[in-house]
Formats: sequence, structure tokens, C-alpha cells
Amino acid sequence: MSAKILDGKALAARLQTEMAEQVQTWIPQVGRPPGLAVLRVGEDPASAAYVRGKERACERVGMASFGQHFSAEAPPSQLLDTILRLNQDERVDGILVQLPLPPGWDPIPPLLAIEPDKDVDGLHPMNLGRLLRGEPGLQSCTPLGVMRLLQTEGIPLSGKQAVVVGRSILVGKPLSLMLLAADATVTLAHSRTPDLADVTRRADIVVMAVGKPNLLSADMVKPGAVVIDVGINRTLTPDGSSQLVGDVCYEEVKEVAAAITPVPGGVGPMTVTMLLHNTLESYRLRNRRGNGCSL
Ligand SMILES: Nc1nc2c(c(=O)[nH]1)N[C@@H](CN(C=O)c1ccc(C(=O)N[C@@H](CCC(=O)O)C(=O)O)cc1)CN2
Ligand SMILES: [Mg+2]
Repeated sequence: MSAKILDGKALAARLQTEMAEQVQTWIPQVGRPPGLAVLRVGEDPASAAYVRGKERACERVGMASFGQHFSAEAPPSQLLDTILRLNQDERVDGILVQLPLPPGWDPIPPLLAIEPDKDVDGLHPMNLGRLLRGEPGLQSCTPLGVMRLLQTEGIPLSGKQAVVVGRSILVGKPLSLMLLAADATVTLAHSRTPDLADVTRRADIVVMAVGKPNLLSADMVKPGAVVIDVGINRTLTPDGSSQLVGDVCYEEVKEVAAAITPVPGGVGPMTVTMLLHNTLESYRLRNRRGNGCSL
């Protein structure tokens, strides 16, 4: 039996089309489009590509971009001053700092400086605290994308065993809380977990978010489990060309799993779509209740 392929690219395209229609209905009422500011520091080529992808996605759905790029040699105060200005800018509904920052840059001060109601990456301690407490707030885009994909595909979570491998603040920790809120029994595994295979084999849902190519092999998966691959790893093929692979041995795991996300075309496109979703939510809330509101 071969697994059902969970097509994040197709779902992302559908959701973006719906959002584009919603944006068009809101603009006449509000008098401006939703606005997103993506801030990038340094010259990491992957970050540059992701930021371009975010700006293009904004354009597709009719949102305005207020991106800015800083040199890795710039004083960190430049980034902080820009965030404080964007916090006050009424055209801007969402602000994010593309991660990772270059070596020597501490991500904590800029993440703390973003006004929580414009924190469309959901990384401000206020929004992480809201998630922990089960209160409404902006939530991290990749975990939100995973949850939306699971819900859209009708994959039941309540009472299921979910194992998340990877404990990052961007994916593993917030996703564990979201699965818990959906009544799954959640295990958060990581690089120091002994006998990872023993843990993953118990799971009805396995989420890999580690950044290690092909870490999850077929013998580590319970037959009929749902496998979500958040890993994005660039590897070299024998002929020397670059290839994008996830954390899952896709070809062999898809023969065991009931459903699986591919890389590319699975979770990645959902990340950008959930960023647009969060920006639209922030815009709606700001304009429904007036500026300075709390989510
Ligand atoms: N501030 C943030 N930094 C980072 C985040 C984030 O959510 N906020 N996530 C990742 C990078 N990322 C968005 O920023 C991102 C990663 C992957 C994709 C994507 O669509 N991937 C495609 C493949 C693209 C390719 O060919 O390279 C796919 O999986 O199909 C979008 C966004 C780290 N930093
Ligand atoms: Mg780890």
C-alpha cells in the first residue's frame, strides 16, 4: 500500500486564492491593503529566497510589502529602530525578522521589540504564552500550516499518539502545544532522545522537524501512521547537483505510512500561506476594533 500524498502546495494555492478574494472585499472598507514587513539581515542565500517568496506571495494576494534588508555589519540598533517605527506604522499589520540571523546577532531583542499584535511569526513571548495557555493569539506559521493540512485532510488527532521530533521554538515546541490543544497525546523528542525508533514506532502521527536528511526510515514508522516532514535539507546528488530533501526517507516511508507530506511541496508552501493568513487576521482585528487592540 502506498501512502496518500498530502499536497501542501495545492492546499496553499487554494487558500491563497481565497485570501486574495477576501483582501479585495476588505480594501474598500479599510481604505488600504493589509501590509507585511519582512526584515532580513545578512546575505544567507536561503533566507534571501524565502523572503523573496514571501514578498511574491504578498503581491499575489494583494497585500503590501514593507521589507527591509540590513547588512550583517550594521549595528543591531538599526534593526531595533526599524521595528519600533514599523510598530507605529498604520499601514503595517505584520512584522517579522527572517531567521536565522547572522552569527553574532542575538534574535531575542528584535523578537521582543515587535508589537505582539503585529507579531505574525508568533515568536514574541506574549504570543508563545497565549499559545501555552490556550488563549487566542498569533501563532507560528509552520506549525499552523501543519495543523491546517492535517485538519483539511480530515486526519483525526483526538486521542492519537503524536510524536514531534525537534524542539525548536519555530516548529517543535509550538507544534507540540497545538497538537496537545487538539487532544493528541504528545511526545516531544529531540537529538538527545535515546532509541528514537522506539519512540516514533509508537506514534499515529510522526512530525519530523530536525534538519537531518533521511533520519526517519521505514522501520521507524508504525504501519498506517501519518508522517509529516518539516525538514528542508539541501544535499548533493552523485552527479554533483543540489537536491532538496526532508528528514524522512520518503520513498520507503511512503510504502508504510497511511499519509505523508513530500519535500518539496508539503509543509513549506503552507508556511508562507499561514504567514499571509496571520497578516490578514491581524489586519481584520486591527480594523474591526481600532488600532492598538489586543488579539
Ligand atoms: N522568521 C522566520 N524564519 C524562518 C521561518 C519562519 O517561519 N519564520 N521558516 C523557515 C524558512 N521559511 C520561511 O521563512 C520557509 C521555508 C520553506 C518554504 C518552502 O516553501 N519550501 C519549499 C521548497 C523551496 C525551495 O525549493 O527551496 C517546499 O518545501 O516546497 C517556505 C518558507 C526558516 N526561517
Ligand atoms: Mg534538536
